[in-house]
Amino acid sequence: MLFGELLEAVEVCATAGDPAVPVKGIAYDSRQVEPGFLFVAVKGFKADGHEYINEAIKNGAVAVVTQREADLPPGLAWALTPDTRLALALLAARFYGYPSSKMKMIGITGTNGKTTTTNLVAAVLSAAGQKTGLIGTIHNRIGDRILPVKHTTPESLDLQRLLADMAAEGVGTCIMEVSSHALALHRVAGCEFDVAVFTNFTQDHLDFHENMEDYLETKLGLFKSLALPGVKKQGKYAVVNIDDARAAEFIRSAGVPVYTYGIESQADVRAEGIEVSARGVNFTARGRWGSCPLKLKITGLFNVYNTLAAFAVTAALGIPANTIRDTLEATGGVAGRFELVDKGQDFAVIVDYAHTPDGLENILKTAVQITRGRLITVFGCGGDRDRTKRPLMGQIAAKYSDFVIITSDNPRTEDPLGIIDEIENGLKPAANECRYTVEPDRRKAIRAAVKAARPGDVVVIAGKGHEDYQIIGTRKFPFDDRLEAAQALEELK
Ligand SMILES: CC(=O)N[C@H]1[C@@H](OP(=O)(O)OP(=O)(O)OC[C@H]2O[C@@H](n3ccc(=O)[nH]c3=O)[C@H](O)[C@@H]2O)O[C@H](CO)[C@@H](O)[C@@H]1O[C@H](C)C(=O)N[C@@H](C)C(=O)N[C@H](CCC(=O)O)C(=O)O
Ligand SMILES: Nc1ncnc2c1ncn2[C@@H]1O[C@H](COP(=O)(O)OP(=O)(O)OP(=O)(O)O)[C@@H](O)[C@H]1O
Repeated sequence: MLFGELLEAVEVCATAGDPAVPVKGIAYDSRQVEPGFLFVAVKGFKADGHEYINEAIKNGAVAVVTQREADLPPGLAWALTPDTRLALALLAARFYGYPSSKMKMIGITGTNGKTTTTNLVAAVLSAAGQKTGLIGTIHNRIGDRILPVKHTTPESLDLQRLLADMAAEGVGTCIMEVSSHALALHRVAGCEFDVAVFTNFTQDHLDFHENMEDYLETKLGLFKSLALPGVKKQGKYAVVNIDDARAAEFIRSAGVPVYTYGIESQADVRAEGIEVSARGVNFTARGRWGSCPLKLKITGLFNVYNTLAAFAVTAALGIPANTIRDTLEATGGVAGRFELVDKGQDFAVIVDYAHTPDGLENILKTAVQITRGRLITVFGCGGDRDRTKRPLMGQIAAKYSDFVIITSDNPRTEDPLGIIDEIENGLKPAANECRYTVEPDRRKAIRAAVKAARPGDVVVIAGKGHEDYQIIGTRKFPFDDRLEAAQALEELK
């Protein structure tokens, strides 16, 4: 494609050089530039891509897009645009032929439940015979082919390339998690969504968003995008958790038909007769699409919500209720989400990715419902991330648990004991009936919890879920809560 043709997709303030230069590829990282590429210089949080323009040219860039004047070799094709992050997304969408317009796009946003809901929706649509693509925290997938991930929602250029691969391989529907970082950083600009889903809104990412209102406004962006003019004319809708305190804002923002789901309120699909156990949850999904009893292998009230969301999304697409039911009943959990580690012991060990106050509260509420003895909780909080979560999570752990072990969870460049102190500040005043101890070594903390457990107890190891590493300083070290727990259980024998 010619540079000038690509530029039609973006707002251009000034240009230089030959717009007829052919562009063979696009890169936002100078180290990824190959001969014939367009380099888009992005001003980041750590580095400024404008400082790497010379390196990009050395690597073969034939054109450059910047958001400020730059000292460039005479004759080089160049364009100035107000926001290169946004331009990167729009240029990439054009370069790859607007792949999101070639398939149905389902975007799922919310603080918690995105991964689980995405997987449930994808499972139902695949069972209904559709070729699906999935984009999310654990992996990306095209049909049956699993691809590794760097982000929950990829950088715009990588996203458009992935969508183009999906379109080329005949994917009819792409189900993707849309993180608030992705919305704020324009990673999904240039994507036209058919369906937007809102799971819930609670505190997270206050290291990135200025405050909760800014975080909310960012998430609403996905819903507002549904009403924007696009090539898709029909069949757009939104799905909203009506029990969430901020549901009304999402409903108002959608500008397309909205289907609601919930437990506490009247909704298009609601759960009745909920029975939660360690190994699953039973309930009846009732409402606009009839009545459908479900016996699920995943558990917890929060998974009732995720299931209802998947039910509403797929029922609204016209998938028959028996296909939805059979698939939801057959679908096991997502890796690291309420994952039981079972070595035949007489107490339950649950590994869960809960790393927000709300996530932790949900998992502990469920654990309290299923324990026949005590609840022992092992958790920590990430370093270099939202600090305000730490005392809150301490409070929540104390509220539900009989015994808490505060430990490390990706301390990054912070001192783990400093993070633990902040958690303890919230936990201590709330720890009436709850004993607690501090063990900064997560391996030892897991062993101590397993050793302390008695028959009927539930041990919850929260925070890392499917992750197979621990980030200490700037390095990733192999570490997997599930393997650690399994080993600790073997050592008990
Ligand atoms: C805060 C954030 O999201 N930052 C993302 C952002 O980084 P950045 O733009 O600040 O990058 P930077 O390092 O300052 O570099 C600026 C520019 O210079 C370029 N550069 C840099 C060096 C060089 O030699 N040459 C060069 O061209 C870089 O390629 C970049 O274009 O753009 C980068 C490229 O896409 C991302 O890798 C990076 O994600 C960081 C690593 C990250 O941790 N992001 C997390 C917080 C995130 O996005 N999480 C959400 C999910 C959250 C959740 O729900 O739990 C996600 O969607 O994954
Ligand atoms: N609907 C829900 N409401 C509240 N908490 C939930 C819900 N679903 C899952 N959780 C909790 O959040 C954790 C993460 O779940 P999941 O991976 O599905 O969410 P996510 O939104 O993808 O998270 P992240 O954005 O951090 O990857 C779970 O292990 C569980 O503790």
